[in-house]
Amino acid sequence: MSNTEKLLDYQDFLASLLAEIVPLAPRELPVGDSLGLTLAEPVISRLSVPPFTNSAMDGFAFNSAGLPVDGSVTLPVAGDIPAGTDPSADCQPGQAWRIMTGAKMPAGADTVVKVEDTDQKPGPVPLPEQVTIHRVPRAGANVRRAGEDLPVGSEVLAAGEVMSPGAIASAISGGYAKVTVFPRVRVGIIATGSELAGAGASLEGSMIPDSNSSLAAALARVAQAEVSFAGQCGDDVAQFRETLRQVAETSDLVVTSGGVSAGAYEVVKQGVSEWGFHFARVALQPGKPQGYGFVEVSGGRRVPVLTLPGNPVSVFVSWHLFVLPVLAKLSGRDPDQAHVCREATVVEEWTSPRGKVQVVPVRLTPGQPGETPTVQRTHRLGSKSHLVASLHKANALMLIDRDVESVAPWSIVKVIEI
Ligand SMILES: Nc1nc2c(c(=O)[nH]1)N[C@H]1C(S)=C(S)[C@@H](COP(=O)(O)OP(=O)(O)OC[C@H]3O[C@@H](n4cnc5c(N)ncnc54)[C@H](O)[C@@H]3O)O[C@H]1N2
Ligand code: MOO
Repeated sequence: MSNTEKLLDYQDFLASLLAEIVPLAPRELPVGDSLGLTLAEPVISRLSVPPFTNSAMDGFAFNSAGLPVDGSVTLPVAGDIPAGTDPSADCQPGQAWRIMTGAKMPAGADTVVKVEDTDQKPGPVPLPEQVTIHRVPRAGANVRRAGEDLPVGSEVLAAGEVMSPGAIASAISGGYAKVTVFPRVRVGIIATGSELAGAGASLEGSMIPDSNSSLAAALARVAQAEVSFAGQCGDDVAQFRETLRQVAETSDLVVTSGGVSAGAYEVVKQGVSEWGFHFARVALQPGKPQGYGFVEVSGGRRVPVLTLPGNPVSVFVSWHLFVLPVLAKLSGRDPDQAHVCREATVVEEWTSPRGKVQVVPVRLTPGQPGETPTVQRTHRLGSKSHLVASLHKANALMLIDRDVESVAPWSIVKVIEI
């Protein structure tokens, strides 16, 4: 870096970018499609959970009044209640009804004994005329009362909650088929560069495999986004503009890689500078050249575009520091919560470029209880931006402050989990 180069704090770059991002309009979606999405409205239970009082065991339902707890008793069996059927009559005192797990309790019965605690065989056997209960359970045993999980009209899920597998089950149990959420962000990814070849394609001349578009697409999916496009575009300005417009039509966010530094053929910079895009040199290593802007598409929609540098580790770092907070804001989540930050102990000595936050892919290893975890760089060359083949070893990014030039072994650093 030249000493005269003026670099922007990455937090300032992020703040100016986020200030222009507007969350997507909430929408009603099928509950089953809502995994990972944020609720825009609370889910208030329309049903009691469970919806009716039912048996927790395959066995016999009876009225416990007057029966000796732990004693033995023989009762006539008045009928059968498989799950999904309504009892045909009330349970009278001194009667038993055979009942299956989840089946509705007959009125008059308050207790269930499981079949193993009777003289009856478990399994598909004919309905007996009577049953001997070896040990009468306490009153109320093996019965799940209507509304004991959640009464009707109570809050199942709060607005702002992220739909997890459990939240999906809870909403459906509360009587919902659809929930109002911030929709899944559709992300279009354009890797630029005339040197790029598709995955596995034979490489002629000085071509290289395009790892960025697939890296970004996978990162988008991990972040619960939908990938609307992921592919390459050569270094032709007109072609890039056309590709960007087309991809933006079907996307809520477009992320490009490459073409933003100081070369003679910077297709992204040349393509969108006159569209009012902001380009900045950010105090990050890797990830210095950054930019963003908006493309207006049909219906007056303004689609944000983030222009990441082309080096693969720069894409990886920029994704975590900038794209994830933008995705969070578009999705109705707090961008400040886009990362899990923690402290860790560096086990080896480390140097860092003066004036830039160095971001190093590292392996974070949990410490003993009460101790901070430790980190080790995933490649001996540390944070160099072309080290794509060792990216998979990283489970965290270590951030070394701008004013730190060397990190002594066993010092404490900030890491973000990835
Ligand atoms: N004179 C200067 N040169 C450079 C500067 C600078 O400040 N002054 N900054 C350097 C930094 S830092 C970075 S980062 C790169 C960013 O360059 P670009 O964003 O323009 O990216 P490209 O030149 O297109 O590519 C950089 C590098 O990454 C490889 N690459 C690109 N796309 C892919 C892809 N889809 N998959 C895999 N690898 C990709 C490409 O072959 C280059 O090696 O600029 C420095 N130069
Ligand atoms: O800043 Mo660049 O992103 O080092 O490779």
